[in-house]
Amino acid sequence: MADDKPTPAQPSADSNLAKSFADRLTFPGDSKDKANGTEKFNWADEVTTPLQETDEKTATLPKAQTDGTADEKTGESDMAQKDGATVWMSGSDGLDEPAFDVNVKLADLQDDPNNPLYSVKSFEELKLRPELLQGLSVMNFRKPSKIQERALPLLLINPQRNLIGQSQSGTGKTAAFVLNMLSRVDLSTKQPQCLVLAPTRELARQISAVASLMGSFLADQGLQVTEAIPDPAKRGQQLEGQIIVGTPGTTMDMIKRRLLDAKGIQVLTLDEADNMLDQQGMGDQCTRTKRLLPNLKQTVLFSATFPPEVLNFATQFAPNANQITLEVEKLTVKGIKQMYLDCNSDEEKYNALVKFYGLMTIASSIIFVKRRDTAAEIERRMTAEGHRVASLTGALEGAQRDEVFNKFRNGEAKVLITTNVLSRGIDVQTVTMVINYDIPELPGGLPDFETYLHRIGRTGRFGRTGAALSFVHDRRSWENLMKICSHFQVEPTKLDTSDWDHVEKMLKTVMKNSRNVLPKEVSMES
Ligand SMILES: Nc1ncnc2c1ncn2[C@@H]1O[C@H](COP(=O)(O)OP(=O)(O)OP(=O)(O)O)[C@@H](O)[C@H]1O
Repeated sequence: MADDKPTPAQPSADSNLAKSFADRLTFPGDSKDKANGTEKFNWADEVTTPLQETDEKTATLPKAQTDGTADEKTGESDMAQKDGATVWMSGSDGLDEPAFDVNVKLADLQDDPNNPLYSVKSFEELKLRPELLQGLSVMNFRKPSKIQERALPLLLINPQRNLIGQSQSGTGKTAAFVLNMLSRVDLSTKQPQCLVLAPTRELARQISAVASLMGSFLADQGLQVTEAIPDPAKRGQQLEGQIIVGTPGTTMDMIKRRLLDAKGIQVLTLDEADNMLDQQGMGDQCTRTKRLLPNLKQTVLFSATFPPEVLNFATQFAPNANQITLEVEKLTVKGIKQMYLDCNSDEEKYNALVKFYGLMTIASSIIFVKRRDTAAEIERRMTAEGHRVASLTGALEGAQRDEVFNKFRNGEAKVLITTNVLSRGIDVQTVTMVINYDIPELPGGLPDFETYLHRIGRTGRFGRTGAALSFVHDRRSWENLMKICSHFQVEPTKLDTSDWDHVEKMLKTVMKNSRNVLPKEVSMES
């Protein structure tokens, strides 16, 4: 932890906040993709369209400016995303009519009581402060999702109550806990008041960026969001800011070294809480950090998964909590098509991967592998094949990780090869395909249900469609995948490497109503 440093919050003026956010999370569908001209049909643009509503509000969103400033009067920003996600869209590009028929609109999904995005209330009815409504408007959040609608009233109760909240991946849990914090902060002081712990620096940075953006209309009043993640350049600096977002080891270390004043912290939130409380992993650090918060009033735990044994511990960590939980069969996101590719051997997997990428045009995709050396090898070989890939594993230093991840976020790299380090929480809208090159396993070789669900949840965010392709190559990998699928009660579609024409045909069928990926010749015709 010697190198652990704080990253101070982004600027205090809203324009700067918005700009800094954009700097960190530049847009995926920017001109680089188009200029390069390698892909006739740009899925990075396309991916935004299923969610675009064709109502007048959308149509009148301002055209992009170049300086990234938010318009205080209207609450709209030139950089406003078109569908409320955490990645800026490229101005009016996002308003283009899609090249295909729109199958699913966000508005339709939000009107369907069986959909996790369904809600009956508006953000206004949730009694949020006006500056937050402006922030939500800038982000183009029009209606709360089910978890937001249900969790927010429970979170905002006074006196504060603990909450354990579960909802499917990509359904907006971040906004729920961020709005709680932003509603509670006392802006007359910069003393830390709310702490969020997340398992990785990438997720901590993402949450911090969401909080900065959602709270950008409070920046004038002094809102500061600060990251507590390792940063050698900021070594020894005192952390300031009402909201601190960090990784558990670094945060605990900074509190102990008195670089983070924990006296004023009243709200503790654990994102990916089941992972954070896992006794084998960060559970101990989280418990110890919590003990360092003498004036804690509210503990909030969020995740898409709470396996029974962790839920048990979670109820001790957040005593007397209100609970919003889900049945296991409701956990999978319907918009994610699940398939598997039957390979003959481990060695054949790589050839199948290359063949697959030759066949498909995909906006952005993530390939999950078990080992760092596999990630490095795939990166080397795919780069040699001319693919724009990046690899992010725990082997990299913090600054390198940021660089690689930014490259993926802004679309410079189209394929991200990674280990489980990025399996949770990461929100990149352009990801339309997740590949489980290795089926996720627990130590000892048993199937890792939760990791599978989180991995495939990197696509299909907030009503988008996406696809997950898992590679199996021997009895164990096949059995583990089957166990995972039966656990979540899904039936994956089988693709067989002995017949690529069949693979292509099957993909066409599976993806028929999905606008995220198409066999190459089809996309070229479009
Ligand atoms: N009410 C809303 N309207 C429109 N978009 C929203 C809304 N709430 C959240 N989003 C967008 O949905 C996407 C997913 O949200 P978020 O990352 O919070 O999901 P999550 O539930 O935390 O997922 P995970 O379980 O994978 O961590 C983000 O791009 C976010 O900006």
